[in-house]
Amino acid sequence: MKVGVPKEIKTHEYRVGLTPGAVREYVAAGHSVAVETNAGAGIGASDEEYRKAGATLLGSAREVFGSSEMIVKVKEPQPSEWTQLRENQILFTYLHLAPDPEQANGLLKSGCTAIAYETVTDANGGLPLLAPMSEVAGRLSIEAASAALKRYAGGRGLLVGGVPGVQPARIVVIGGGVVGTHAARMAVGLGAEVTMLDRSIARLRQLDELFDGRVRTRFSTIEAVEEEVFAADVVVGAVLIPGASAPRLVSRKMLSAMRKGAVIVDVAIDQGGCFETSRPTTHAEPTYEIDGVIHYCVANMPGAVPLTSSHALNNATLPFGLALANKGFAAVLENHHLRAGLNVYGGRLTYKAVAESLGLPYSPIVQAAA
Ligand SMILES: NC(=O)C1=CN([C@@H]2O[C@H](COP(=O)(O)OP(=O)(O)OC[C@H]3O[C@@H](n4cnc5c(N)ncnc54)[C@H](O)[C@@H]3O)[C@@H](O)[C@H]2O)C=CC1
Ligand SMILES: CC(=O)C(=O)O
Ligand SMILES: [Mg+2]
Repeated sequence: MKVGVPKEIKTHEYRVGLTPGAVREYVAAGHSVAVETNAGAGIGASDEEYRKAGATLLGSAREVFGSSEMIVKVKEPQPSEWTQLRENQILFTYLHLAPDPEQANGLLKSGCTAIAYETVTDANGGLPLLAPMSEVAGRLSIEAASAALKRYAGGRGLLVGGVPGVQPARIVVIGGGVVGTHAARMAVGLGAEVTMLDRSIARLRQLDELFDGRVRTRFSTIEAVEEEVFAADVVVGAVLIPGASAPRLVSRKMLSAMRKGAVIVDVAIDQGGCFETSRPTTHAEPTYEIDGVIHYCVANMPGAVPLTSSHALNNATLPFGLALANKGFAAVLENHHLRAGLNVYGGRLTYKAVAESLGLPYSPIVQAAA
C-alpha cells in the first residue's frame, strides 16, 4: 500500500505520525511510504534518516495526500487537510469528533475512511492507542499544575509537596483511568495530598491497592465532586466515556466557590472537557482565568514532549497500521478491535457515541459497508 505521512500543522504540535523506525517496518513489509519534508523535525529526525529508512520525501502535504492510499497522522485533520482527503482514502489518526462538528462534517464530505486512534480497543477492554498519550498527558498534568500554582502565574503560590511543617497541595483527580493514574503517580511522587474519584468501584479498589493507601479514593457523585473541588488546590479532569463528549462534572457555580488561585487541568478537553468553563487552549497560550481559578486546557498536551510521545505512540500504532497497510479496509472488517476505531466511512458516522454526541445519524458498519 502507498502510505503517506504529512507534517503536523496544529499549533505547537511537534509529534510525527511515523518515526523513521516505524517507516522501516512498513517498508520491510513491502509498502511504500511518502513523508513530507521536515515532518520529523520536531523529534530531531532528519529527512536523511527517513530516506535511509526507505521513505520517499515529498515537498508538500498536497503531494503526500495526493499520492497516498492511507494517511498516518497524530492530531485530528485541520481544515486545510479535510479538503485534501478523498473517497476511500484511509485516515489513521486521533479524531476526537464528538465535540467537533466542523471536522466531522469535513470528514463526512470527503468520503474518506477515518479510523480514530482513541476508539480502537484491545482484548483487556482498554484503548491501546489512546493509552500511551494518556500516560504522557497524565504525567504532564501535574507539571502544568505545578507551574500554574506559582504566584507569578496567578496561582495560590503553593509548592506542590510543601515542606516539613507546612501542608502540601491538595490534588483531586476526577477519573481514575490511565490519565488519572499517571497524574496521581506524579502527584504522590512530589508529596501532594491526593484524592481520586471514579464511577467504577472496581477501579477504585484497584487504585487503592496500587497506591497502597497513599491516595484517598472516593466514589464520584455530584456531592463528592463538589466537596472535593471546594477544598482542592488542583483539580485534574481525567474522565472518559469512549467516543462521547465528556460529562460536565464541575459547573460554573461550583467553580465560583473554589479557592482563588486554584488550578484546574482539564485533560479531557479533547472530548469537550469536564468543567463547564473549559475551552481548548494551545501550548502557545495554555492558561486563562475565570472566577480566580486558573484553567489549563491544552488539547494536545503530549505534543510538548514529542520525542517521548512519538515513540510511545508509534510503539502502539504499529501493529494496527501494518494490518491496515497489509489488508486495507478488509483489516477493519476482520478485526473487531480495529473496527471499534472506525468513526467515518463513505460519508456516514459509524461510531454510535460520536453520532449521538453530534446529534447526527449513526450507521452501523455492516450497513455502511453494504
Ligand atoms: N489533552 C490531551 O492532550 C490528552 C487528553 N486525553 C484525554 O484524557 C481523557 C481520559 O483518558 P484516559 O485516562 O485514557 O481514559 P480511561 O478510559 O483510561 O479513564 C477514564 C476514567 O473515567 C472514569 N469516569 C467516567 N465517568 C466518570 C464520572 N462521571 N466521574 C468519575 N469518573 C468517571 C472511568 O470509569 C474511567 O476510569 C480522555 O478524554 C482522553 O482523550 C488523553 C491524552 C492526551
Ligand atoms: C490523545 C490526544 O488528543 C493527543 O495525544 O493529542
Ligand atoms: Mg480537536
